[in-house]
Amino acid sequence: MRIGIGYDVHKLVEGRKLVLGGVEIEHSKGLLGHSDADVLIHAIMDSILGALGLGDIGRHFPDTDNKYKDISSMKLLEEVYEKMNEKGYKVNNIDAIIVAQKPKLAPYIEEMRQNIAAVLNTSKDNVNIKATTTEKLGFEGREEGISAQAVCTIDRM
Ligand SMILES: Nc1ccn([C@@H]2O[C@H](COP(=O)(O)O)[C@@H](O)[C@H]2O)c(=O)n1
Ligand SMILES: C[C@@]1(CO)OP(=O)(O)OP(=O)(O)OC[C@H]1O
Repeated sequence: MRIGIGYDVHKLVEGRKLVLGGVEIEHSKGLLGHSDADVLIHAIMDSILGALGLGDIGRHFPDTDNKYKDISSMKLLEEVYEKMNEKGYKVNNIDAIIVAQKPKLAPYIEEMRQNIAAVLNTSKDNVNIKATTTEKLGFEGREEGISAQAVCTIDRM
């Protein structure tokens, strides 16, 4: 078994869609990025790449490359899945947390788990996603941004 960790932060701005775990979420602001800025998927991709010993998303999908402009991070997750497949590994389990003061994410969590499990060809039971506020402390608490952290374990197929 191998283990990996991922962490990412994106800024909240007006005029952008808020996409988390491949789910478009109703909110007054969205996350800024070169891609769709799906901070949860970015943390999960980094955890898988870390477990594989393959660096990070910036190395594989540089934000200087126009082909990634506004791309759905779910497409990038598909590419990470292919890399894992090629190396002969499968996801054992993922645990992730989204740190956001607003909006309330609980109603969207099951759809996020479903989306991620489908791309990684695993059971939804292997993908746990949590959300927390910071009780209005820090950049997440001031609603300046959203962060996400993920840990995954992978096993040989
Ligand atoms: N953006 C969020 C943040 C939290 N939740 C849910 O609320 C619970 C309590 O959060 P605290 O930060 O007050 O501990 C948390 O366990 C989540 O279930 C949420 O849905 N969306
Ligand atoms: C996802 C990528 C794709 O170009 O762009 P961003 O959406 O800016 O996200 P970031 O977390 O800064 O990671 C870098 C890139 O891999």
